[in-house]
Amino acid sequence: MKISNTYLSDIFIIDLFSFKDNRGEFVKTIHDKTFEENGLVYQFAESFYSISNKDVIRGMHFQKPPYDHVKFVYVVSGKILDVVIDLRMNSITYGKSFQIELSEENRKGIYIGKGFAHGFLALEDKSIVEYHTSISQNKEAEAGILYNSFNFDWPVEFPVVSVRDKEFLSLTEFKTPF
Ligand SMILES: Cc1cn([C@H]2C[C@H](O)[C@@H](COP(=O)(O)OP(=O)(O)O[C@H]3O[C@H](C)C(=O)[C@H](O)[C@H]3O)O2)c(=O)[nH]c1=O
Repeated sequence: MKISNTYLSDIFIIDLFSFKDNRGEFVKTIHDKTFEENGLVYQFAESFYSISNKDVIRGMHFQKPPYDHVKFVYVVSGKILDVVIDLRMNSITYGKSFQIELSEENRKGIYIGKGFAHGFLALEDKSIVEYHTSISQNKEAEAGILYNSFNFDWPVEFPVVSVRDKEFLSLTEFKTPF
């Protein structure tokens, strides 16, 4: 299990441990010492997963303070283009995005610190994305920014997006709480 920095502080890429043999595959996603050595939290409040077909975009989501949380995301099966955007007002990378392909092939995960919005595009049908969050869902604190309102070109012509996700404010209209 290897943890790498990115050009956004508090965004890390984790190469999950994978063991394959004639039975199939074993994947380890969280390891306390490895996370701790890299200053990452490894104890989460809740975990959930979603299943998305190709061309689905979910995002860009976050929870507002004081319920802002760390998110650890990886793909169990399928492939996604995962995207985060820096919403921390004093950050030199405010408004900057970072993207990475997460898949059952590359067994990479993304660790997302507080102050970022998160979303993804499913690149294959039945892509299963698992999340761990450091603070449980708080409906009143749930928020987002419009997925196509910041400097990122989603490689999809006709994305499938929820009504809720289509109604978020654009990045320029949005006043960050971070
Ligand atoms: C997150 C959550 C959702 N729900 C219910 C609310 C809705 O009835 C249903 C689907 O929720 P939503 O449409 O917000 O799910 P996604 O659009 O897949 O959002 C997720 O995907 C994006 C990319 C993220 O980064 C979010 O953390 C994550 O919430 O599950 C709950 O009951 N508890 C929960 O913690």
